[in-house]
Amino acid sequence: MLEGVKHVIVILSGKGGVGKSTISCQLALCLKAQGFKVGILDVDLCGPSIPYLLGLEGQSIHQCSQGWVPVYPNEDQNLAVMSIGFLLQSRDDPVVWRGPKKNAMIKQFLADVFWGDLDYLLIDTPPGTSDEHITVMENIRQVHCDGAILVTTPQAVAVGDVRREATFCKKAGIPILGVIENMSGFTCPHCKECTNIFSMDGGKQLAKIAQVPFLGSVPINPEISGKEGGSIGFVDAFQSSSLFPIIHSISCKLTQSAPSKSDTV
Ligand SMILES: Nc1ncnc2c1ncn2[C@@H]1O[C@H](COP(=O)(O)OP(=O)(O)OP(=O)(O)O)[C@@H](O)[C@H]1O
Ligand code: SF4
Repeated sequence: MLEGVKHVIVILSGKGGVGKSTISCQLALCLKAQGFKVGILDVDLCGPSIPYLLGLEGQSIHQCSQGWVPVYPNEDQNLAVMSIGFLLQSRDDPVVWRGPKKNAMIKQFLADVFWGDLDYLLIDTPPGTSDEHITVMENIRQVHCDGAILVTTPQAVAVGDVRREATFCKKAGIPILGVIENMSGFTCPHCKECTNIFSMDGGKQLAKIAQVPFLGSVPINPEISGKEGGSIGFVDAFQSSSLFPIIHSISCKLTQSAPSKSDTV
């Protein structure tokens, strides 16, 4: 099913709530703006937030003869989304599964979704290095994976967690495409002054230690926070915010550095 997918990128973070799902959606929107066909696969089985962020809650997935058909927001064929959230009755329904059942579901997600032709598939994972990660890494490695993006915040604890994630990638044989530091300072909407609420440059330090590229710093922007599923909507709020050019420059770095499938075979 991943035959028609040119590039697969896994988004990881060692710690929860650092903005991994937000960054995954924003990167997907910027890659789409660059003219690519993009898919997002949300394998955060216990906290699937992609449908919520993209205002797709309540959408259901159906099967065709080739497999599960992803959801295409506003019937835009350039963005395909698959999440366990589409299988849950309500956002409040917990997924209380043990490891083997989770692994089976992830394998099914990787094997049975009919993505068609995609330029980029972004896989949003849960925080940490759990069973889900091992299953994704094992299965992805057999197909083709460009590598992983590590998302962190500037604080020392988050950076320490991502350092473990970097070690995990090395052990799993997945290259690290780079580090994104999210919530990197707060830009005041009134005077545009940037205040570093947390300590500075943790992501840069991590990238230096892990000897991987630093992809960029993304400040906290109140214009996008809390817009998930709201009346303005996360997508519109992001596209008109100051974060769009920042993430766009990161997606341009990725498209310049990503090897093509034929290069790596
Ligand atoms: N740069 C930012 N500016 C403002 N708000 C942000 C930013 N990044 C993330 N957020 C907000 O932080 C919250 C957590 O983000 P998100 O759900 O993407 O984190 P996560 O790392 O995917 O979490 P989880 O551990 O549950 O998977 C969301 O409400 C999101 O809107
Ligand atoms: S950064 Fe400046 S404008 Fe913004 S809240 Fe502080 S003092 Fe006011």
